[in-house]
Amino acid sequence: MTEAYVALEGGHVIEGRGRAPGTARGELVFTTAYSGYEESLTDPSYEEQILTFSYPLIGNYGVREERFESDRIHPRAVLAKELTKDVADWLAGEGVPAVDHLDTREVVTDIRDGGAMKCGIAVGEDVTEEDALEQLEQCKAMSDHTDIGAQVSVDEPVVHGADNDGETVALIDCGAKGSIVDSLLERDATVHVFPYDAAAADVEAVKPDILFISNGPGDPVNFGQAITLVEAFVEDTPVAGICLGQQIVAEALGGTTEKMTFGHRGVNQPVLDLESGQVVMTTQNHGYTVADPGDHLEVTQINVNDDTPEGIDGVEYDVLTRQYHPEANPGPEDTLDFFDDVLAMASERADAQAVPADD
Ligand SMILES: NC(=O)CC[C@H](N)C(=O)O
Repeated sequence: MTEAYVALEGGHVIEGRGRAPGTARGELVFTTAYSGYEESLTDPSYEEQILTFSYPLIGNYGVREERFESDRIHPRAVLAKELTKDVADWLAGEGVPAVDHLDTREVVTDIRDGGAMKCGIAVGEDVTEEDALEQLEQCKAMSDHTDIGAQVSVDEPVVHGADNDGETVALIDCGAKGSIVDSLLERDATVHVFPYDAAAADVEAVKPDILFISNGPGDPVNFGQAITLVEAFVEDTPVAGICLGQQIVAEALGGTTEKMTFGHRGVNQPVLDLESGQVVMTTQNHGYTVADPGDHLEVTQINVNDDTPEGIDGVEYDVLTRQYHPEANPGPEDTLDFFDDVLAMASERADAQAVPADD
């Protein structure tokens, strides 16, 4: 059997069965999602993390590319109670180490008690516990990945749906899931995808009806240019954001963000809308949260489990953001209407600003 060692912050080493060889290090997190492993593994927000699935069997319906959220696997390594051959082969093919036959309840309990933590992994014929500990030693804190956007963003602007008749969206790609682009295209928008560090003049040149900040990995304060773009555009252009996007908008408009103990990752996170009193089930994947929205933003939705902000509106600006993933993939589609609301906000503003024709 292939050796497999998982070294947790503090030096505790867990042994498992090696399913895909290699060494890796990253921030150890868990998701409680019971399906959607292809979408989760290709979600760029998992960059620099090691993903533990708490659901015991991962891979039981195969691996299909049409369910991918990006063109590669983003977690640095994967832990599960049992991985099917399909998933293990996929991980091995992309060079992502994988370990199963370990007690994932123990791993999840450790993360719940100690918080998301540094982790080192070694899998292979001849690896030792020391190899995993050496990886752990070299592991950086998530907030020290100061240019993580460069690892997940497009290098050059890309346009989707150029012939569509709807709103023009400038999507700042901080590690965007493909489903966010698809959700906008399905609603007839033209989507200009910009690099995470795009210059304001380049974004301005496409005359966007809305500035949309995507999801993405790591600490929102490390996305300085996206924060600057929100500051530059918010007076004249509606702004939307998903997950990291909500955090970036808060940082830009006088709010603050903070790291959570172990975050929210799963597909059944309950969210309460404070105005309607309705609770919806949502897909989530985040380790940071808005701590204080500041004076320009108002919290409109909260997490039922811990009261953290899930939805935010602008007080005097046209701003609409969500901490969860309205695009689902994986998970419930209860919140897809976010995209309708965002595009309606953009079109109402565009109508209001249109110069009346002379009669
Ligand atoms: N899915 C996301 O956009 C994650 C946002 C951010 N990286 C966090 O962990 O909170």
